[in-house]
Amino acid sequence: MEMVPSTRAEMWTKMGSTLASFMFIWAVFRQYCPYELRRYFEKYAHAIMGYFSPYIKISIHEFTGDRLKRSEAYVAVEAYLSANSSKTAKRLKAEMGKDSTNLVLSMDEYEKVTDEFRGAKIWWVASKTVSPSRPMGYYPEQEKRYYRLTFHKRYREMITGDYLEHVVKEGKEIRVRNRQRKLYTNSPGYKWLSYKQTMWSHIVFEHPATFETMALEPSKKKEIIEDLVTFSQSREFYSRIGKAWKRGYLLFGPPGTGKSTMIAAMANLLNYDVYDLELTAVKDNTELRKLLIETTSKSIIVIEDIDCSLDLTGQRKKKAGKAMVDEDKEKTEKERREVKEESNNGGGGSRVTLSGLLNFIDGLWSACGGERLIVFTTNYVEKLDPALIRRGRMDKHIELSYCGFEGFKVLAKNYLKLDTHPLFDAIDGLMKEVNITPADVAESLMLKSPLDNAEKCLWSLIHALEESEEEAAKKVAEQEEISCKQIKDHDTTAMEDDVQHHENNVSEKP
Ligand SMILES: Nc1ncnc2c1ncn2[C@@H]1O[C@H](COP(=O)(O)OP(=O)(O)OP(=O)(O)O)[C@@H](O)[C@H]1O
Ligand SMILES: [Mg+2]
Repeated sequence: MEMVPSTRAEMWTKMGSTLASFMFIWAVFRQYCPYELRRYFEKYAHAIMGYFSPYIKISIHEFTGDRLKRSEAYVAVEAYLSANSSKTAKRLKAEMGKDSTNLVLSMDEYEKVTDEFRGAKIWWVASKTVSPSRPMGYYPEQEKRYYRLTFHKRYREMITGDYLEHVVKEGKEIRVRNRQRKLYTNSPGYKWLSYKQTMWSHIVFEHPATFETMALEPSKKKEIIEDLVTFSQSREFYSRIGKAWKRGYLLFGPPGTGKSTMIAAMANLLNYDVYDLELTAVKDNTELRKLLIETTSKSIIVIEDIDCSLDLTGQRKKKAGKAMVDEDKEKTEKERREVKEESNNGGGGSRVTLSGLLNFIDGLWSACGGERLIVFTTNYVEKLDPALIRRGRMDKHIELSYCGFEGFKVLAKNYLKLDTHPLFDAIDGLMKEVNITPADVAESLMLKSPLDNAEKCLWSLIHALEESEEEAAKKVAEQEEISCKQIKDHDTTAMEDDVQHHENNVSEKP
C-alpha cells in the first residue's frame, strides 16, 4: 500500500524532531554530565556499536605509556598524512617548512581523509581527548592527540601488515626529507613547562657554517668529514659489534679557533639536530637522564666549555693531591664558573656528578634512539678528568689550533674571493712566526666599509700580525729581563752569603 503524502510528510517531521531532540539531549548530556560518567557511557556505546559494525579501528597515540617520548609511529603517520592529505583534506593547518621559505600543510584536528591501498579504502581522522583540569586549576587541561584509521574487516591482514608498514616507512622518509632542523636548549626559563611534554625548547637551526668555509688544514678536514660520514652510514656495523650507535668528539683549543663553528658544520654535513646542553642548568643526574631520553636520533648533543660547566675535575684533583699548575688561571676559571652557574641557576648550583655525566654518555640510557654524536668543547683539555675523555667515550679528539697559511687561504677565498695575491707571501712568512686565531684573521678580512677592498683587508691582517709579533717579542724581552733579574738577585744573595760566611769564619778564629 502506498503511503499518503501527508502521512509521509508527517513521518519525516516526526523523525526529524526525534533526531533533533536526541541530539539536544546528547549535547546537554555532554555539557553537564560529569567527565567520568560521560566516559563510562561512551565506552559502552562504542563497545555496542563495535559489536555490530563490520569496520575495524586502530588508534595511534602521540604519547604512549610513560609519556616520556613522542611515539615514533605517531610522528611517522603525521608525516605520511601531511604529505598525502593536503590535496584532499578540507581543513588544513599550515606550518613553516624547511628553510623557512614555504608553508607545509597538514590535516587539522578532527579532519577526515581517505587513503587507498591495493583496492582497500582507509579512513583517517586526526583527533584528541581532553582530560579535565585538576582541582584548583593548577594543571591545565591535558590534550592527548591521536590518529585513528578505519577499514573494513575483510582487509584486516593487509592493513595491519603491509599497509601500516608502508605508512611508517614512507612517513619516516618524508620526515628526513622535509625536516626543519632544530637547535634545542634546556634553558632554565622553560623549567616550569616540564610537566608538559618536553624539557627542551627549540628554535630553527639555520647556521651557515660548513666544512668548506672552515679554516682548517685540508688533510685534517678530510679526515674529520670521512669519520663523520662513516659514522652516519654505520648502523649495520654498530648493531653487528653490539655497540650503541653513537660517537663522542672532544674539540679542544684556544678561544676563537672554530670549535663552535665546527659543531654547526657537523650538523649541516649530516643533517642532524643540535641539542645544546647547559649542564649548569641541570638540577641533578635524574634530570640529566630525562633530558637524554628526550633527544631524538640524528642529533648532536653538545656540552660547550665542559671544563667550566661543573666542578667535575675538582674531586679528582683533591684526591690526587696534585698542586695547581697555574693558580691564577684556575682562579679566573673558578670565577667564570661561578658567574655562569649563578646566571643559569639563580645561584642554586647543579648536583650533576661526574659519574652521572659518564652514565649520560655511555650508560644504558644513551643507547635509546641511536645515531647520536656527543660533542664536548674545552679551552683547557688538561683540566678534564681522563675518565671523561678516554677513548670509547670521547672517541675522537680534535685539536683546533691557530690559523696556518692553508687556513688563511680558505678564509681569503670566503671573505675576499681571492685565490692568490702578491701579499700572500708576506702573510705566509708572518704566520710562521706568530700565533693568530682564525677568529682574528676573519675579523681582519671583513670589509668594514663600502670603500674597503681586498688589498686593504690584507694589509689590515699584516698589521695585526706585525702587532702580535711585536707584542710577542716584547713579552719575550720582559721574560728575559725577569729571568736575568732573578739570576742577578740570586747571585747577589749568594755573594752576600759568601761574604757573611767569610766574615763569620774570620771572627770565629782565635
Ligand atoms: N676554523 C675556522 N674557520 C672559519 N672561521 C672560523 C674558524 N675559527 C673561528 N672562526 C670565526 O671566528 C668566530 C668565532 O669562532 P668560534 O665561536 O667557533 O670559536 P670557539 O673555538 O668556539 O671559541 P670559544 O672557545 O671562545 O668558544 C666564528 O664566528 C667564525 O667566524
Ligand atoms: Mg665556542
